[in-house]
Amino acid sequence: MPPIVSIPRRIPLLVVSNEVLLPGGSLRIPITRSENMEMVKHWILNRSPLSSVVIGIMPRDPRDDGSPLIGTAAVVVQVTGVNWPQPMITLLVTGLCRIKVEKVSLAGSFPMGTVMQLDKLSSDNVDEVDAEDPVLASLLSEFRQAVQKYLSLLDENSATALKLKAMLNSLPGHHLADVCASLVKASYTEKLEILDALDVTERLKKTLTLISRHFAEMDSSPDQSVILRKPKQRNFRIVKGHELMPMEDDEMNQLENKLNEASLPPEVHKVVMKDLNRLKKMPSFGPEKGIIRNYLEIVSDMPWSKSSKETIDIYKAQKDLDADHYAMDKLKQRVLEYLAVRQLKSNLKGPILCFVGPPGVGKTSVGRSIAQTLGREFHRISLGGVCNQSDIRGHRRTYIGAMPGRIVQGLKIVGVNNPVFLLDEIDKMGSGIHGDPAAALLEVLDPEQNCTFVDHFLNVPFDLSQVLFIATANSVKSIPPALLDRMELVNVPGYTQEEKLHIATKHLLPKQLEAHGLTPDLVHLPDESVKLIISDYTREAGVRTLERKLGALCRAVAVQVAEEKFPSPSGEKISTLATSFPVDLDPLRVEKILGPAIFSKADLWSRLGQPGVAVGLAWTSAGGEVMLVEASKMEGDGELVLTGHLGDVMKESARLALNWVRTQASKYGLKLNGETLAHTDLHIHFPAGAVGKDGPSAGITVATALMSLFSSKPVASDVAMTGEITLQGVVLPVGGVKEKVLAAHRAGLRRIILPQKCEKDLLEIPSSVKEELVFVFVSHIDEVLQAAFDGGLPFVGSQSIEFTSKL
Ligand SMILES: Nc1ncnc2c1ncn2[C@@H]1O[C@H](COP(=O)(O)OP(=O)(O)OP(=O)(O)O)[C@@H](O)[C@H]1O
Repeated sequence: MPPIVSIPRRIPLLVVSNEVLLPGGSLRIPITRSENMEMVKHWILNRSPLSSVVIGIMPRDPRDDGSPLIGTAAVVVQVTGVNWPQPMITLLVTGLCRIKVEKVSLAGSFPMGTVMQLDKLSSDNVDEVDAEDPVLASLLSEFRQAVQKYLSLLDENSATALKLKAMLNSLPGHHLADVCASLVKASYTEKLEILDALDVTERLKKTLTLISRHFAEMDSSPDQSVILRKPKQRNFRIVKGHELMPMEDDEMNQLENKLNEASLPPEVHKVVMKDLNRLKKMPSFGPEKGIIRNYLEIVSDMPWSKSSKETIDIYKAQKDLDADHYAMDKLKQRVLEYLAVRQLKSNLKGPILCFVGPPGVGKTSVGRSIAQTLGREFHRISLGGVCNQSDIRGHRRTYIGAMPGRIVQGLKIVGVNNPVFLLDEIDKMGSGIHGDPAAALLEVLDPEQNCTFVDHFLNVPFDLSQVLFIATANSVKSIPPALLDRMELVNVPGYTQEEKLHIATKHLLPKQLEAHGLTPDLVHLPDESVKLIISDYTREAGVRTLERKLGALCRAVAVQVAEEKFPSPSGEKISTLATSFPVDLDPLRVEKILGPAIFSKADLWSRLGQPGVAVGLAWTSAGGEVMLVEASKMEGDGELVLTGHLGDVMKESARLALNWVRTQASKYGLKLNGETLAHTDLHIHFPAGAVGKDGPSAGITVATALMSLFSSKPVASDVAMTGEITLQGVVLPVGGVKEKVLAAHRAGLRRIILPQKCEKDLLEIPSSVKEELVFVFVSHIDEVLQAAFDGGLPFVGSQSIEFTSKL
């Protein structure tokens, strides 16, 4: 590091309690106050190199006698930081020389001092000790002898001994006193006195007294080791031939008691006690000390044997689940089965339930209800975006800023070893260069292995077998197979309009009223208004947007209520609603508050009724969706253009549909010979163009759109369809039927063409929805075409087609 040549006139000041930095000495300063943090971030870390940064270290001075503010200019040697359990930065600084603070001002929130340098820097190589002064010369020689003696008592390989030996002959006299004073044992006030001793003779004398006292103490103790109690509750273990080792006795005892009371398993206790003993022997300024203490604190805070009392009563559980959530029968039934088995077999291992469904269908809130009904603590671990193994398993303690993984952190927060852990969005985990978090979760979720789960930070096994893990996901596609295998999937499908109406009036509205400080008697929301919100303002499988829209209505009413309660003295009005209570939120008012309809059925219908357009049904992780397929032809070179952000499977399926149409069009009197097609470009588009789509289920829709295009006959506008097509025109079954049917129903479509083999899936669809729809089950594309066009598509070919299933 380049030597500091001079001390700048203006430097930031850092006030330190209970410690005095002397020139030549080093100090580790923990920084937690916000203004000091700001100083480190905006001053120290903004300058390069670090070794050129000079700051003023000021002792929190008990001298209030108006004496000048004397501190030490110091160079910053190292900056380290941890974020957990709370943000803390540690500065390692080395004292350069004394300074006097002449003026203090603020730079942002931290103090800046205008300072005057009081003594020479050691790099100046100028000795302030006047060699001509015989008294001072003899004092200095006496001092050097005392230091030699002190050195002989130290372990010759210790850091203190090595440092002193190197400096004894090379260091200027005035500086030697400071270095020795910072190494020998001295109280805070004694060190302050040495800092204040601007006169070199006085400084040498005071330090000599300290060294002599040290010899006296050694002589009076025949024992190899003595404990001397000093002020401020600090103990100094003096071992002959070793360095002085301060240790915070009280804190150590407290930590030891805490560890003993934590009911650690015997093998963990053994490991931890070893660390505690190491900690006791460490010098107080060592960087490792903070790490080990932090570790032991966390170990002692873990709920090794603390659990909440579980109450399993399946009748109560059923009531609680019904009270909190409407519908979701399949999920509730599975949860009750699980609880029933648990009631019979208390040490049930697994299974891990994973609720899979579109956003906003209540997966997370059911998890919370399960914890409530069991009387267990609930903790949600959001796994969305986690792409680091250490997020699950923690960092090894050797890393700077190491902390335990989310499982251990969660246990520490809930304080019991049998909480309900909701692993939210398990399908949104990624994997990066720092390992795959899914692999770490394998161990967590395996009932056979998780009784000895080892977090890298804790480094001792913790029994997770009492934790009830529940996972949630929007889709299983991105969950690695091994992880999927550990879990039992429970599908949570989207809601029908009726179910949404019930959820909105019985659950969401009361919740929103309460959240906005309103009471039910202030608002009247008729069912037509809720239906209007559901159909024209939301297009979702769950109820999250619906809840948000209800929140918007509540806010409008809240303005009205606030105006009523606290009228403006000038009679001014903000609210545009009527003044009488309850406020009647009829559809007109709803439209006024929420603005024009966002989704309107008229929108979809205006795009239908043209040749080349057919309505398909898609399944995404957000639920079912109505998907238009548009086909158009133009003069060209026989090129096929597919747009709409399609995956490979979907592109193949579109090509396949086109080829079926090419080979079979003649049956329908369409002339699609090579000549015609060679001069025609075809474009098939799947709006919305920016949303990625994949899968084979649009096959029959593409074929229908193409047949509509070539025959110039529009597809019936109330028909939606889904199904995979083969080259022979066979229609194969597809997934997500319930979601797709609900989406078609939401969009106001009334006839749905489904593969024959999907008929069984209709069992899951509520009868209220089924009653309003007409289902056409098909096993061949010819049947699709007959059902999709009003009056069917005229068949003019010579071959006769049987419309019975060939599958
Ligand atoms: N069946 C239901 N009965 C009552 N309230 C419900 C129901 N389903 C959902 N809700 C409410 O809808 C809101 C959203 O639910 P939640 O956050 O649990 O959805 P989620 O399925 O976990 O969504 P995501 O996949 O986005 O995490 C919550 O306020 C929840 O209480």
